Amino acid sequence: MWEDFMGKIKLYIISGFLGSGKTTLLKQMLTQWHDQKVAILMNELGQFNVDSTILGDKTPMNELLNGCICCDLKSDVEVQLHDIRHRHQPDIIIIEATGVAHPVEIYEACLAPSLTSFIQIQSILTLVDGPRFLDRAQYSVTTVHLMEEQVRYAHSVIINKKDLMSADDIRSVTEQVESLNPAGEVFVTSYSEVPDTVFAGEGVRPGIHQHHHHGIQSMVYTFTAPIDSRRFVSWLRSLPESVLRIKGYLKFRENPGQVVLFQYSYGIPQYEPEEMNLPLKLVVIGEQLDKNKMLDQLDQLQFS
Ligand SMILES: Nc1nc2c(ncn2[C@@H]2O[C@H](COP(=O)(O)OP(=O)(O)OP(=O)(O)O)[C@@H](O)[C@H]2O)c(=O)[nH]1
Repeated sequence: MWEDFMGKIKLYIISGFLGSGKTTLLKQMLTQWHDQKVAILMNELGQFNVDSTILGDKTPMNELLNGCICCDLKSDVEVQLHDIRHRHQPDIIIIEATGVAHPVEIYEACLAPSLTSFIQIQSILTLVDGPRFLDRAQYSVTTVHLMEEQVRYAHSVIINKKDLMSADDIRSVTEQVESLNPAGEVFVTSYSEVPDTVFAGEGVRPGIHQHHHHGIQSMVYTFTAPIDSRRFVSWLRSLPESVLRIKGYLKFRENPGQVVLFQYSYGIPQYEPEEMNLPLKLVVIGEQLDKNKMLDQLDQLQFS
């Protein structure tokens, strides 16, 4: 069964290195969407969220403090998103990740099987601090890698702090960003001032609505019955490297009463028995996913 994405809460993820202009962008988004119900999930590494005081108290805000969304707080994201939905019923949720969060991990955290029925990830927006990005060779290999991954996996990249760059710098950083993420949309801004069109219409400009064609994508498949474990394993072996993560709940024919939590990351599968009788949904996350092919393969697993 193919999940429909209509009528869900739209989720935007703001990623980007420390101090790149994420909160500045968030403020703009709130202004642009003043006529829609927006809630924020703010993630800070420390115990105190400075940005909540900057943003004021008009917009509902949940916080994930003292850790990074993409590592130790992954399961908390699921809890917080349920809580936001329950308490505020927003049209839009914006997540501001910490500067050190990896976008694929955040994306994955927001695709817990229990969330997919009401959350639709619209876009990952990555802020790039232009001057700092050009100067990134001064940082450790890990930091440089993270900064580049944040660019690589974004649907839109906002190269910020234009006012601090020469025309040559702007050209150079734009070329570097485009070569890391040729399919992404690139904006060059001061104080994260993206064009209004980014937020037009239903909150998504037509270009962004097409984001399923590039960057990270996901699909959700619901099994209605237990499947054959050997076929499942051969399907896993056949997957291309562009499949980044899979997770969800399954039942196998050998033990049809047992729900199994399944996770797949970097080609390594993990199976754990699950106590609760949860819906048998599988979330697949990848780059350039061939969804029709995937759907056919999952149908074959289900019906053969
Ligand atoms: N000169 C200049 N400063 C900017 C620009 N955009 C943001 N800033 C400043 O940069 C600082 C960091 O901006 P924030 O929006 O808080 O950045 P952030 O990514 O949310 O920062 P963290 O939450 O600490 O990771 C603030 O002092 C902003 O006023 C810009 O385009 N040019």
